[in-house]
Amino acid sequence: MPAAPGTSKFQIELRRHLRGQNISDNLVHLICEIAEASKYVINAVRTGDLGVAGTSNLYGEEQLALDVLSDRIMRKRLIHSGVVCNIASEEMDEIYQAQASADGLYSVAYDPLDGSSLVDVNLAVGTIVSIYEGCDLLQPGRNQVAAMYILYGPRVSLVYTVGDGVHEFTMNNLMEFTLTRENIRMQEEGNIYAPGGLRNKYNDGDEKFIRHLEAKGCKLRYSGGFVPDINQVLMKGKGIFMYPALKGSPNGKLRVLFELNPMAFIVEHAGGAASNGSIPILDIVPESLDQRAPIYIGCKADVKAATDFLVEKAQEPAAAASFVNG
Ligand SMILES: O=P(O)(O)OC[C@H]1O[C@](O)(COP(=O)(O)O)[C@@H](O)[C@@H]1O
Ligand SMILES: [Mg+2]
Ligand SMILES: [Mg+2]
Repeated sequence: MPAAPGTSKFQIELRRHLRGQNISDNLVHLICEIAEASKYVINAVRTGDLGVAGTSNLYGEEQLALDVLSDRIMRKRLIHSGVVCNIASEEMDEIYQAQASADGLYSVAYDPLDGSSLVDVNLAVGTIVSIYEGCDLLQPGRNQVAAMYILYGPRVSLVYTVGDGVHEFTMNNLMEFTLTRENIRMQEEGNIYAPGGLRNKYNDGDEKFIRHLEAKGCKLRYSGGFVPDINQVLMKGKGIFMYPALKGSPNGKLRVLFELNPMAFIVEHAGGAASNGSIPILDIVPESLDQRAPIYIGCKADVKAATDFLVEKAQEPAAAASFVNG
C-alpha cells in the first residue's frame, strides 16, 4: 500500500520533522503557518504587480506593491495562528500586538520579501523569520527559539533551525515542503565570497580583506539578494557573506531584527559564525526595531580573518604613533 502523502521514507514533510524536534505544539503550528503563508508569497512573486506601492517603510525606503502584499500575507497568517503575541516586520512602522501576553505565545520578527527589487529582473528573493518565546522582540538574537527563511528561486526551499541542527526542505509538486538536507554543516574555511555594498565606500580593513580573498583565489558570488547569497554559502558549506560598515553608513545596510539575527542563528547552528566586526551578531542588544549593523557571516575561519583585518587596521595608527614616539 502506498504511504500517506508526506510520510514515506523519502518524503519527510515539514510538520512531521518538526514533531521530532522536542518543541511545543504551538511552535510546530507557528512554523507550519509561516510555511503556509510562504505559498501565497511565492504566488504573489510569480504573478503580482511589479510596481511601487506609493508608501515607504520605517527606513524611509519606497515600498513595492509586492513588499506590502507579502507583509499583509505574513501578518494575517501570524495573527490567525492564535499562538503569536507581538509581530514586527521590516515593512511596518511599529510592533503589532496580535494578542496580549499569555503563556505559550511567541513573538515574530520578519522580512516578508527580502530583495524585492530583484523580482523585476527575475532573480531569487526570500522571506526571513525570527521567533522568540514570549512578547519581547528587543532582545539579543541568541534568545531566538527558532529562525527560518524561505527562498523563492528556481525551486522554493525552506531552511529552519529550532536550535538542534539546520534543515532544508524543498517544495514538491503538491506544494508540500519535504526534507532535502538534514543537519547541514559548514566547513571551517571556504573559497567563495559575497561582498555587499559599494566597494569604493569600503574602509581600509575591509578592502584589505577582499584583496586577501582575491589573492587566495576565492570566487566572487554575489546576487544582491541576502537570502540566496546566504543560502549559497550555507548549502555549499563554504564561504563568507559580508555587508560591512561603509563610509557614510557606519552601520552598513542590513537590519538586526529582520535579517541579521535569524541568519546568524541559522549559520551558527550549522557550525559557522556571524560577527558585526567586533562581537557576535547574536550578542547585540537591540535598542530599536530599525537597528542596523555590519555583518560578516559564514565559515568560522573566514569570519575571524575578516574581523582580524579590521582590528589590524584599527591598531595601525596607534602602532605607527608608538613607533614615531618611541
Ligand atoms: O544592493 P546592495 O547594496 O548590495 O544591497 C543588497 C542587500 O540589500 C537587500 O536587498 C536588502 O533587503 P530588502 O530588499 O529587504 O530591502 C539584501 O537582500 C541584500 O543583501
Ligand atoms: Mg530585507
Ligand atoms: Mg524587505
